[in-house]
Amino acid sequence: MLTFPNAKINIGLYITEKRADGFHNLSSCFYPVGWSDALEILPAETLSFESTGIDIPGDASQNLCLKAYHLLKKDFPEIPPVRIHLHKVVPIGAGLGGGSADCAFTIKSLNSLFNLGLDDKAMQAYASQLGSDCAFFIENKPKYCFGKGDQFDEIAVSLKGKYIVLVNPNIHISTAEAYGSIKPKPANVDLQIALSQPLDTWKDAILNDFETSLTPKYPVLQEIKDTLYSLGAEYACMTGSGSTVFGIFENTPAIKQAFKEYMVWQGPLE
Ligand SMILES: C[C@](O)(CO)[C@H](O)COP(=O)(O)OP(=O)(O)OC[C@H]1O[C@@H](n2ccc(N)nc2=O)[C@H](O)[C@@H]1O
Ligand SMILES: Nc1ncnc2c1ncn2[C@@H]1O[C@H](COP(=O)(O)OP(=O)(O)OP(=O)(O)O)[C@@H](O)[C@H]1O
Repeated sequence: MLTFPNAKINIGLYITEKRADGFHNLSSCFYPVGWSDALEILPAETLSFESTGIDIPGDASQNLCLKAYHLLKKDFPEIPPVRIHLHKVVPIGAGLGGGSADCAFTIKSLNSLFNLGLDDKAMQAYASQLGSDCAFFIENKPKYCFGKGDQFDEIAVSLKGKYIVLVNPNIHISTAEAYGSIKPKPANVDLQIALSQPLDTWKDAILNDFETSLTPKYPVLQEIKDTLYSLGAEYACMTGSGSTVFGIFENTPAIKQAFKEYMVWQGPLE
């Protein structure tokens, strides 16, 4: 089975409090975008994992695809060995949730391939054991997210027909480190209400707390954001714990010269 685990952006991200388990509660809108890996899972004689494309730091045995396989195999011993091939395209440590998407799509593929009968809720419960962002990619639809990022509410926001540009300045920001250097505080805006307002009001109203904390160390984040606005973005912001910055446009912008030295993806929003 071949799938294309896609990235997400955070539209607004408020880190509101530190929890007793060491994690943080947040308030955010998660929105799927088209920048994707390719993931093939096939029944095989023995279990194997290989990746091509962007190098994934760390040992392959720790890959979230394999972790997802082992987690399901514990409860469903009938799952046979599989061959997993991940072609990595989405930048890593980039705030795009790429590894989390690979994890969730592995769970969805195994569920379909081997008729495990898991519904979305059950798959979300497995996914959230492997990472805070993972459960979102089971339904993979725009959501208001809270808790660790693994609880969801419906949200009245649609950017269908708009156009997104994602710019990654080749800086790897570790999620754990980014959380380590943030001071949680209650959000000074009701994100669900702010998102229901017209797009041209978002610029001054909807923020990412990580952008505020990381920009002094990485001024390039502000430079990219300013460039996106100068190219006509209606809204621009960093996603997740960085380092990718996105711009939302009414129409396809001419960006080729602007970000020559960076990894860039552009396409329509669904
Ligand atoms: C920044 C976001 O991308 C926003 O969507 C996510 O919160 C990150 O989620 P993720 O990559 O799935 O993170 P995890 O793999 O669960 O956790 C990595 C590390 O980030 C920190 N972490 C993560 C999520 C959270 N709500 N609070 C945290 O403090 C913890 O130190 C944890 O050890
Ligand atoms: N399939 C995978 N893709 C990417 N990273 C993976 C994967 N499986 C395990 N990892 C590990 O996760 C680490 C990256 O996690 P990190 O949370 O920083 O980035 P991310 O998954 O790209 O998304 P985000 O920055 O949005 O959280 C890598 O250093 C790697 O060791």
